[in-house]
Amino acid sequence: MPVMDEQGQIQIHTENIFPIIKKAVYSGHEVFLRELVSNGVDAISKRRMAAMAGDCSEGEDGVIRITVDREAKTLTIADNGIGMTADEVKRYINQVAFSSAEDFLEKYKQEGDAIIGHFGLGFYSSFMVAEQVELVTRSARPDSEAVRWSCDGSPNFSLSSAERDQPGTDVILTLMEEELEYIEPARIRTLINTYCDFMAVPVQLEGETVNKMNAPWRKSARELTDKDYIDLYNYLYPFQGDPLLWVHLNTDYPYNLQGILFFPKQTGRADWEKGEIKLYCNQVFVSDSIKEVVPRYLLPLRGVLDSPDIPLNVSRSALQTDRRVRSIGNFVAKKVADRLRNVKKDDPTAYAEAWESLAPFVKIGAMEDDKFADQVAELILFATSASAADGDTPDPISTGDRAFTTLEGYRSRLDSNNDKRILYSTDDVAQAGALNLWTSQGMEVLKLETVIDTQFIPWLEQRHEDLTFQRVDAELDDSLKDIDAEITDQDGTTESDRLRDLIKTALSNDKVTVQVQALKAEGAPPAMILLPEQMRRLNDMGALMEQRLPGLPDHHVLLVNKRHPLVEGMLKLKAGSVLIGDAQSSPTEALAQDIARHVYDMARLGVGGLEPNELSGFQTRSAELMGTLMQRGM
Ligand SMILES: Nc1ncnc2c1ncn2[C@@H]1O[C@H](COP(=O)(O)OP(=O)(O)OP(=O)(O)O)[C@@H](O)[C@H]1O
Repeated sequence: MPVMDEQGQIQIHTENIFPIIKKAVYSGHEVFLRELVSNGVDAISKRRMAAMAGDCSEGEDGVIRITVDREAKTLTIADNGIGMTADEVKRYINQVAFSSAEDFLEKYKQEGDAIIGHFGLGFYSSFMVAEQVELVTRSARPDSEAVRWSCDGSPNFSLSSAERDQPGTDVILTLMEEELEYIEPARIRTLINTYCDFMAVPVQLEGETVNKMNAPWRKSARELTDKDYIDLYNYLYPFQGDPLLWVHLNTDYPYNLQGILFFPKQTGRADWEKGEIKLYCNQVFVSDSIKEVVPRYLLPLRGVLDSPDIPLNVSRSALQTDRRVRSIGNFVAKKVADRLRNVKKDDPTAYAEAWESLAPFVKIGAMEDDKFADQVAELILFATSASAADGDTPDPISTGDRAFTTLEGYRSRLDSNNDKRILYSTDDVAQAGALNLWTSQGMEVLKLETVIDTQFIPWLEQRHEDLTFQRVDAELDDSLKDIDAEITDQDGTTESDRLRDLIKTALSNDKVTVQVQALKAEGAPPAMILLPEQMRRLNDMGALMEQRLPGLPDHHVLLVNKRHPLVEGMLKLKAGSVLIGDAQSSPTEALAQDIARHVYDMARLGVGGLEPNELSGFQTRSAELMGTLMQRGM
């Protein structure tokens, strides 16, 4: 065997590439390990393929062994893959590896550090951490000799004969002083767990296999149990509880994409900014924030996307406008919609139970993406005041304590004269009075209670041009009122007129419109606040933009229920008051006005419209009024 001893210059165009690598790629040096382990895994699969073709021996099962030597300050990454002959080292290391280094640096200059996880840095990334890199490699092809390639960070390399019993490659890094953290096994272990966990080949650190290997998303959904999915979720996102549901993605045309996405249970805590979906490329971890790949509304999803077809050596902004990436994003959205449709079909109750967590994705998605809106049109649920359907009809769906309906389901139950108006409430407590008026007359009310609904309702109206959404306290229709003929006095005034006058005088506030009606519902309150729909929406929008609570708009309607005994009594008092000179000085008139103001405050209290500093005055007046009325024997 001729003894080889060769010196040479690596053919690169950039003068002295190593300091540039070191300087330019200033952050994320740790990815060198991912690159070297990936090369080992590639070499192992190349050997397997070559062995199948009968070109080389098969050898033992593939394994990557990582060892450290504190004394020598070396970190060794060894594989039993295909190895290289001297010629191959010259070709692949001296030429391929370093020409890709040049390409990378060229790109890097333009794109800055936006290049995702510096993916595809390759072999030369070793020079980010090592002052000297040695390769001892022996090809698996028959009659191959081992060779040693060495390079000290200048463009000069040496190549010589070496000893290696078995085929494979050792990459021996002599670490720089400032990179000695990579001599610590604990640090290496963390890096293996991050980048190499799901690689198909065992990665051993000082003899112990560290990576998980099994990547469930590479299997078909049929091979996995619910537990497999839940285990993966808990492994990737510890201490976050179990996922709500998941979507298994698997396609090889027009691009190759595998993955499992999870809907977390608590979307309230979800990350809508950065995203928590992990991107892999052939089971190698790339990044845990890929907001450029999935549509924004899917960012709170978690899990894994694995695709060799997502370009990784481009900047993030280029990724966002990449056509293939866009179509991958659309594919993911469609699969999410398909999965939701299946859950709703197979187990409507489970779907309804999950709905509150799903609603933010689905509603925002529908508003932001027309295609998604069509896909989820029948999957949007609304909590409803209706009770659950009895067996035969699928809608409303009961979850035990609540019932849910689709918009179509709701419309199908509307009376045909009135099938364009959708009644809704946003707060069971603050709108309890108005809600009760409708429900007691058998009307169904949808509950649109989340912040998103403030924008979702106008969006629904735009999409269904024939529909109008009306909050329960916007206005009342005739079905809720007793329209009896009013008795008119000789002077042409009615009871309602007198009541309205009394209250208007008592409140002396032009912004409050007073309406008098006889309400049908049992237990209807003496008065309630109504907020006409459009005016209230403007107020809500303004509040949302200023990030304050909407509060009670200055302009509102006070609806007085003349059927209520308190209101009836108030009118009697007024009628019985004796005019002593100036009307205001009559104690009875004053009492009637006090009661009118009190009725108004009670209505405001009911909708949370009484300011905290008004509460004590309200309390004092309550006690005074009760006292006065008792003294009068009323
Ligand atoms: N451990 C190894 N065993 C066998 N061949 C190797 C090994 N490491 C590197 N090589 C050879 O050197 C070439 C260059 O490696 P390098 O890591 O720079 O680029 P790459 O793996 O081809 O692509 P990438 O830039 O995506 O990593 C490889 O294509 C391979 O032929």
